[in-house]
Amino acid sequence: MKLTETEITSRLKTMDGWEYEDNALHTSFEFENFKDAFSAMSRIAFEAEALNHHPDWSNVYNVVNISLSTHDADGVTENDFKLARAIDGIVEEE
Ligand SMILES: C[C@H](O)[C@H](O)[C@H]1CNC2=NC(N)=NC(=O)C2=N1
Repeated sequence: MKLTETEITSRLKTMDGWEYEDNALHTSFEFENFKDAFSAMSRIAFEAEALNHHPDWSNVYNVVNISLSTHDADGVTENDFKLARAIDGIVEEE
């Protein structure tokens, strides 16, 4: 179920580095180099498969840009927050 803007901004208060814009959650990570960026992306890919929820993302050398939304709901749902928290956990591990 699509979350309201109030629900989204309240959840984002506890999450550093994520922003809500254009019906999606956005963040960007900068790594030491391409290898570290791609390693994080591959871990995130496995987690996304497990959750059956997938990021819209791009990578340029050591930077990974991520946007999360639920296409079916045309907005942000609890599934996007689940994946966002999983991503934060993976990147903190790197
Ligand atoms: C059939 C399958 O459940 C859907 O296509 C899933 C797959 N991954 C998805 N990922 C995202 N981010 N949004 C979706 O709506 C979505 N739908």
